[in-house]
Amino acid sequence: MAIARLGSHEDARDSSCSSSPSLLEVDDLEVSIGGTQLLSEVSLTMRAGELVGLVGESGSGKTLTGLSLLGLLPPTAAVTGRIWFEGVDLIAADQSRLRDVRGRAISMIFQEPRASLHPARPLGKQITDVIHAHEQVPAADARRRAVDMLGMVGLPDPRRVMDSYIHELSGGMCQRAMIAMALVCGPRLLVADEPTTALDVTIQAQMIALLRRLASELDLSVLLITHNLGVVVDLCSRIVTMYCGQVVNDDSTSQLLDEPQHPYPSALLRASDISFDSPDDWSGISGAPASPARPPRGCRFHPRCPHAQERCAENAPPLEPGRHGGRTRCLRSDELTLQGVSR
Ligand SMILES: Nc1ncnc2c1ncn2[C@@H]1O[C@H](COP(=O)(O)OP(=O)(O)OP(=O)(O)O)[C@@H](O)[C@H]1O
Repeated sequence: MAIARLGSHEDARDSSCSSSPSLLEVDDLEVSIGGTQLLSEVSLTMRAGELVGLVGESGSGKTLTGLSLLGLLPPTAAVTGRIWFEGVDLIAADQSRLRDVRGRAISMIFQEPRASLHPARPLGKQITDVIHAHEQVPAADARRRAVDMLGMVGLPDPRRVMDSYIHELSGGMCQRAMIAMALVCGPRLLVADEPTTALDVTIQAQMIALLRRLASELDLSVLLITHNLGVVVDLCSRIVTMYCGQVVNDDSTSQLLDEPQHPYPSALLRASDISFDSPDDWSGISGAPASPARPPRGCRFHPRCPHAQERCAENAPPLEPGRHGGRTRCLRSDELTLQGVSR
């Protein structure tokens, strides 16, 4: 399947607010769990209102990066580096500060909404619980805001949905309810982890249209974590690629499609031309992904890289400004001209 263009990433690029100040700056984030280093030198910046995709094969560290932003890593995780969000370092913040940030300033939604929603509590109560956790407002006001939010995410008859339980709703409706719950306190950043993977293609397209509309109407930044490059290309103005626990490339969507600056996203794009519908189809790239627990020496991608030279096996490349903007982690980035998919 060629990359599906459900809408136009040009639209997304136009709304990327290039002059906006940084909302989020992740700098040199390192995460170890149980003594095993799983994220290394992760850095990432997002501006207010920006839609950024975070892609990479399974196990590359996308979810751990997302969880780090909300302080939701397991208690055994050791975290270093900086995560600046609206002037606060979230790594240095205490639990009470993090609880306040979570849901109010940064929210996260997951692939399986039914796992995130309580089966035996009416949806409306679950949404007003979030409001009451962050704000002291009268119950009637909280209920009105919850109804408004359910309407905003496109659920018909929001008053009825307030009194519904998740088993009474379809998968797509549950996903919308979860988005309503995530956005009801007006966060500035939504981390969406595979929000469309469990949905069929038609509902997937509706969900992408919904995220695009909400981002624009609410001035919301979205970090979209996914395997589905078609979805990212459609929604996001910039695409950050992770491999083996590191960010290896950070490019505008148009640059990535025209001429990727790193062999890994280039290979992903070519694999996506075969099929990008399911994680299993990533076998379009030769070799198995390296584990961040046992990273190869030198460039972590070199054992699978068709452009690797001897020095790539010896020297670990830093993440540096790319020849065409963005940032890339490749010793040969100055000399390689890689093929995109849009010509
Ligand atoms: N709680 C944990 N304890 C130990 N290792 C973990 C834990 N969570 C994740 N890992 C490991 O960290 C690495 C990165 O995992 P992560 O879930 O962030 O990858 P991902 O890119 O989101 O993959 P997927 O697309 O499959 O969700 C993997 O090797 C994974 O096995």
